[in-house]
Amino acid sequence: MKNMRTLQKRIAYQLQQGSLDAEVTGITCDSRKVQPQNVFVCIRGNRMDGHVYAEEAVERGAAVLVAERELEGIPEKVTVLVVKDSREALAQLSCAWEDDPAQHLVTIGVTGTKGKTTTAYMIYEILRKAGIRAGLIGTIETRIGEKSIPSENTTPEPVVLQKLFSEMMREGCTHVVMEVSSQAEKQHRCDGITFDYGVFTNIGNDHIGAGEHASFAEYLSCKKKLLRTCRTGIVNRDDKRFPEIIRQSTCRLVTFGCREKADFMAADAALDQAPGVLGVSYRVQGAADFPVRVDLPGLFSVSNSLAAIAVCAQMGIPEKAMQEALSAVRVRGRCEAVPVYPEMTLLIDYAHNAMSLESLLKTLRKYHPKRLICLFGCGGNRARDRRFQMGEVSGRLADLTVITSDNPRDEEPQAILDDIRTGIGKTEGAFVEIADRKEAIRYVIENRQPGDLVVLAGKGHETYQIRKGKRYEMDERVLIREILEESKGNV
Ligand SMILES: CC(=O)N[C@H]1[C@@H](OP(=O)(O)OP(=O)(O)OC[C@H]2O[C@@H](n3ccc(=O)[nH]c3=O)[C@H](O)[C@@H]2O)O[C@H](CO)[C@@H](O)[C@@H]1O[C@H](C)C(=O)N[C@@H](C)C(=O)N[C@H](CCC(=O)O)C(=O)O
Ligand SMILES: Nc1ncnc2c1ncn2[C@@H]1O[C@H](COP(=O)(O)OP(=O)(O)OP(=O)(O)O)[C@@H](O)[C@H]1O
Ligand SMILES: N[C@H](CCC[C@H](N)C(=O)O)C(=O)O
Ligand SMILES: [Mg+2]
Repeated sequence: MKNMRTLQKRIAYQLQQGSLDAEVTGITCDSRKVQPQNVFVCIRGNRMDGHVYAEEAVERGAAVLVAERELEGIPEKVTVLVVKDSREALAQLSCAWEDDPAQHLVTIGVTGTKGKTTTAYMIYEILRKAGIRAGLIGTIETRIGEKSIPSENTTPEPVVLQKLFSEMMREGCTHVVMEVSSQAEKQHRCDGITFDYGVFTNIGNDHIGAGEHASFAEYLSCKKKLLRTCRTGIVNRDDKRFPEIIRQSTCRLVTFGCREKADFMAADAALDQAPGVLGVSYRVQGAADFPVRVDLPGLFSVSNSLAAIAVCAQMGIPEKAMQEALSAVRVRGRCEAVPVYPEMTLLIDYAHNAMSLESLLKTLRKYHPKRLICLFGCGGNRARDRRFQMGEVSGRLADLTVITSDNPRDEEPQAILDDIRTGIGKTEGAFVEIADRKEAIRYVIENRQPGDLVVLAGKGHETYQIRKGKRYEMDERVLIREILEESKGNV
């Protein structure tokens, strides 16, 4: 229980009715979750307008309503505060409700178009190796001690986020590493937090349209917010938009890079050469100097691990902890190798936009596979451009593309496949089209040739498929096992 007088200090508002002396029991922006004496914050969402649910919230016992406009017909005993932006208010109230737990943790935010999850895990594993009790929040899961909670959003909404921080503190965590998505910044989910470190991995075209970001300018400006809300920013010097990224930043800047001169530089980057082994090694130079090996493929593993080293070096973590953690780090569904047949390397990966697919295929080609095969689909209800672009990228860079389904969500699966085929059509690339993902995987396994390197792209850690708005269980690891079982003796 808290008094509204304590909470209201954090927000600018006009009191439409009621008293600030209301005793409240919690905060929510979902009328379906309102408990007696809760504060209900009305959010204008992408699909619904939370203001419509104000009365329902009152019926469920809300004591205070926070809205962006005056509300009519609300009983006098209910306090109504009118604010300019209710998402901002929600974040500030959530911080105040939990007494700003993030202030007592060393907070590391990771943003960027690609590499957030991977970099966050790398930092997390280094901290653990150094004996630091850390929490992790991101696309795959939230980790608190030994507990893992699967994620709905990469960056949770503020009420949930602040509660997670509190739980981390109770569990003895001193640090937290979290992904900060651009949608989260747009929706003010992290307002009220000053990050100790803000990592900026890179920026590329993504998340534009389909209700995500209106334009690239808006997308970039959301991502840049982290560099105005952190104390030390760790930025990729190689990104061609580096000058634009750091413009208006207010933090101390530390840079990392493989090509441009940076505070932390990777020299002599080399890809593993043994067949079936896909790692990288290099030497960090500049503000630190030691050799590194990462057991994840590709040049982006150099960039991601260098970012992790740059942050951890700022925190004074010993070299040895960085080296050991990075040589063993594994991230579920990110270039995850699945043993199938010795002559075939199969990777489950999360590349689901053109930027990641292009980096992935280009970097895998450098391991000189006999054939590079790329199986993917595209998410429905998401930026449509991705389909044409990913089709074009795969057609250009893979020896064979298997077009299939990702999460069609509410869209017609075939319509998505058609768009991908249009993209491939711009290239000479060979392709086959098998809408059912399991059948598509069966096709690559049954038609394998020695030396094949196969990427199942797009679903990564996901263990479900959303078709016609319904969620079904689907884990690619299980599909592979079933296919091998079913085809025993035949392949
Ligand atoms: C498109 C989008 O950003 N959606 C997020 C958004 O929901 P929304 O705007 O669609 O909300 P809405 O359904 O229109 O409802 C508006 C308001 O009415 C309320 N409501 C609604 C119905 C009702 O009966 N009563 C009620 O009170 C809702 O609780 C909400 O407060 O606000 C919600 C609460 O903060 C988020 O959980 C939700 O994320 C959904 C699950 C989502 O898919 N988001 C994606 C696009 C996203 O955020 N992705 C990023 C990055 C992913 C990555 O690339 O890593 C992420 O951080 O996850
Ligand atoms: N630094 C990078 N640059 C380009 N591509 C990358 C980079 N790091 C990883 N990738 C590719 O992008 C995919 C997604 O990586 P990761 O999950 O780490 O990024 P993310 O930013 O968290 O993505 P999302 O926003 O989808 O959660 C990987 O599976 C890999 O194919
Ligand atoms: N979390 C992101 C990634 C989805 C990945 C892909 N599997 C898809 O469904 O498009 C999203 O919801 O847009
Ligand atoms: Mg992520």
